[in-house]
Amino acid sequence: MSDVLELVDVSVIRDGRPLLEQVSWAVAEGERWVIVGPNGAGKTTLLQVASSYLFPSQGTAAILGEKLGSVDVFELRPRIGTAGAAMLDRLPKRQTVLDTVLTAAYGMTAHWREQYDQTDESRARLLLDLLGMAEFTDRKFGTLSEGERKRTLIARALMTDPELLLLDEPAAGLDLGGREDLVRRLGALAQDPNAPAMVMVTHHVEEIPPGFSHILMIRQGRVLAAGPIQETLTPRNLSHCFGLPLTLDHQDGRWSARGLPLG
Ligand SMILES: Nc1ncnc2c1ncn2[C@@H]1O[C@H](COP(=O)(O)OP(=O)(O)OP(=O)(O)O)[C@@H](O)[C@H]1O
Repeated sequence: MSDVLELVDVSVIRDGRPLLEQVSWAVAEGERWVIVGPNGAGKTTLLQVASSYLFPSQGTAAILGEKLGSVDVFELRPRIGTAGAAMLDRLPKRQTVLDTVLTAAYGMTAHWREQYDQTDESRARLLLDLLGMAEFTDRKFGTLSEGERKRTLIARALMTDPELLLLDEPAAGLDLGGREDLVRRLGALAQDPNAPAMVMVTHHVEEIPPGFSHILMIRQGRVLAAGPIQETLTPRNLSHCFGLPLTLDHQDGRWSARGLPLG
């Protein structure tokens, strides 16, 4: 199995301060990783490197076998699907949900309809259906709720049939029902052997979808632990990661954490 992502001693330094410090991490084909860590730990920065939008200050990063710095990132990016909050503000609000997903395949040029292919439309509809958005295809993107926009964004990220899917806090800001629905859908995707390698960032172990196999725990830009979830997600590691005593529970494929009284 080859690696879709390989970081070796990666540091990202801004204003003399390390946002990531000597991070070494590899994601193999077909693996499903979750990244957890407190606010400011460096999770988004790590995803920015993994999506080729940020180059390491030190160390090396290879994405889909291509080393950052010696590859044309514009050729690489269509092979990576990304869904994060930053994208929500960049997408045209007046475009329909269907077109929002379709434009991932054509780029956001004014003339994309000239290259229109019915097969692409079928794929976009299929993905929207998978994410529970079938009834919203004709709605304007800007009129959707946050949960609906997030599901649209994931369908859009899958449109180019990426080899690597990166999700930055997909369930943040959703109510309990929305969160459970999204976690269930991501769990179904994770269990599809044809789905790409997946990396999902979250603050909450409750949001780890069933079927996710690996976890990377990060704090202050450093990797605390990384490996198979069953071995790595321990109360000790989680407490260290978030800097407070925590207990963990695992039932029916789902995790939950609870704080212990201090003192
Ligand atoms: N361009 C930048 N210049 C300076 N500092 C930055 C820059 N971008 C991010 N940071 C800082 O780097 C640290 C890591 O940020 P990052 O967004 O990666 O954390 P995170 O783990 O995703 O946090 P959160 O859970 O709050 O989203 C933070 O302290 C942030 O303020």
